[in-house]
Amino acid sequence: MKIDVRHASHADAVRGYDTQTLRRHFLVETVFADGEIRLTYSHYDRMVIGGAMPLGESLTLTAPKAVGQETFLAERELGVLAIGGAGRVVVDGNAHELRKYDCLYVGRGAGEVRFESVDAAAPAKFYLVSTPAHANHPTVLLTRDKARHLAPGDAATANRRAIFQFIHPEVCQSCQLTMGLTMLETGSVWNTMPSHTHDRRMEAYLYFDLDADQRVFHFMGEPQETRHMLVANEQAIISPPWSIHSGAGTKNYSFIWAMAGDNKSFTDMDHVAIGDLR
Ligand SMILES: O=C[C@H](O)[C@@H](O)CC(=O)C(=O)O
Ligand SMILES: [Zn+2]
Repeated sequence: MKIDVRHASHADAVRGYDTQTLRRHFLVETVFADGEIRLTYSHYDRMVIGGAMPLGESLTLTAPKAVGQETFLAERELGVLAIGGAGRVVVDGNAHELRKYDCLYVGRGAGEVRFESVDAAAPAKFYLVSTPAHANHPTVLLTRDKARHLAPGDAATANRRAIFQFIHPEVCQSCQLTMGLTMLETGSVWNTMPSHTHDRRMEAYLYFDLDADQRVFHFMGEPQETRHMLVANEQAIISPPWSIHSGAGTKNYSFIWAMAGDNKSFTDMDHVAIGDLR
């Protein structure tokens, strides 16, 4: 298991970042690697994001030095969202079967967590998001029909999309983690435009279901100092609390968003009018 630690950047410093430096701090180029668990530890709200891609053998989530505990979930909670083939997540001996677009919330205090593919030829890819937690909530499997479904956007602004809120106060309990899935309709490419910030919460995105030769222009930065990064399929971005987060694809795509911070209120956003962006 590999973990890459990313320290937080001040907005003032980011104004001077060139493309490579932006990517080094805010883009995770390899989330899924064959037969591995790869993690990235962000110092924004200490969110850990990563991928588990088991092949023939199961993969166990161990506790790297960065989390400072005997077990990974001793003082953390975990959201798992499946984006590949069928697989299972075994939590303290209890197997949860996940198909593509199913989500598992794993509460603080869980001991052994293992990831397995049903068929190594069509491997499972489990996207992982973990945040510090100070209460134990039940581990629960959330299929897509259990998620809260929203359908925002308009074809005229190329942003018709479906939002599925999985780890959300109306769906399941968590300490600070919220997590869900947004799927752009064919011909729609914009997510989160008009954009917003929420300095109370940081956010991370995993872009996926994007053709290999297509890209998403991900926009970040202070509203009057925007920057962009070109993101390929199955790459993730870390969004600082002070940053807008929005994207336009060269084709439609899906992404998983996750947030952590002072509240779990999805609608608590500071909207930025398109005309005010620079
Ligand atoms: O604070 C919320 C997040 O930025 C995302 O949920 C937005 C999103 O999925 C979308 O607009 O498509
Ligand atoms: Zn947001």
